[in-house]
Amino acid sequence: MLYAQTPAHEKRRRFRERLASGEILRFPGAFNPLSARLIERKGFDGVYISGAVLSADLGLPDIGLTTLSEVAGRGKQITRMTELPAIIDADTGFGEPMNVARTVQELEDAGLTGLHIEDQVNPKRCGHLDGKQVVDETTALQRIRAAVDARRDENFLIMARTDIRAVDGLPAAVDRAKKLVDAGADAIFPEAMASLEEFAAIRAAVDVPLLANMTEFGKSELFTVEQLANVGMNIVIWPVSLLRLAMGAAERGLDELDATGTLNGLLDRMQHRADLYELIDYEGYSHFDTSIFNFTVAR
Ligand SMILES: C[C@](O)(C(=O)O)[C@H](CC(=O)O)C(=O)O
Ligand SMILES: [Mg+2]
Repeated sequence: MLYAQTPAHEKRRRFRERLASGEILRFPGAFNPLSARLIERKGFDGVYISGAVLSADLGLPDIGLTTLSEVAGRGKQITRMTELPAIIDADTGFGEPMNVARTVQELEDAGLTGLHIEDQVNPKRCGHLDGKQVVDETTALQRIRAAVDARRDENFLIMARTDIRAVDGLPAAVDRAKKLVDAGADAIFPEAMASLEEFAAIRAAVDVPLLANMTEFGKSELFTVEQLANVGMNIVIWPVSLLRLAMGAAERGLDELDATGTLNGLLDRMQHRADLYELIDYEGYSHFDTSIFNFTVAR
């Protein structure tokens, strides 16, 4: 009821343990707190909180318009509703290295399990679009050092994302990944890898956990979890997929309503009221109610 029982530090500790086990962990993107519950219910390992989804949800493009407060607020709402670890997209860290430090502490306080900070210039853009630019090595490493120094829970995962592959090619990505690890990154998110071989090249270069981004309609082919496990990936995200599925269904529903004047034909495609109530644990709230309001008032 109300929110998850597992404290943030415990989620982080358990997540580190699972990462160390070497099994590949599946993190679909939650587009709201309710969908995080569904991800947990279906047996996934964690929840990803996407910047692209957060901005799209507000009707904005993913070009760094959202603020740290908005991201931390949404992250808190989502993570508190699930026992699963949650990794959040902190874009470029919201400014200079000092801002990155503040970002880390705010997101720690919001109960997140970890975050990723990328090496794009501001304003950033979706990693799968053309025309990206990345910062120089010194700035990229400063961001990560600032993040690592700022955290208070050593298990809070600081992941460095590099967008350099699409700008300067694979050798530059390999080089940057190594340097980001030397700067203290706990994990690497190599963005927009073109093939499994490219993922494997990053794997060969560094020893820390690696994240694979299986976002649709982008630069990476959609590999299976098994294929990614075979090239040594440790975490897979499907950052925007649930939003895309939900919006696709909503669009088709509106077309049907417009055409026929009723949604009768789509009832079997909808989450049933009973399933929604079960997911929210309505029953738990009813029990709580009767145990609190168990008195009668005499007149
Ligand atoms: C992972 C990502 O940073 C996100 O915000 O979810 C995006 C996803 C997308 O836009 O498809 C990305 O830059 O890859
Ligand atoms: Mg993003």
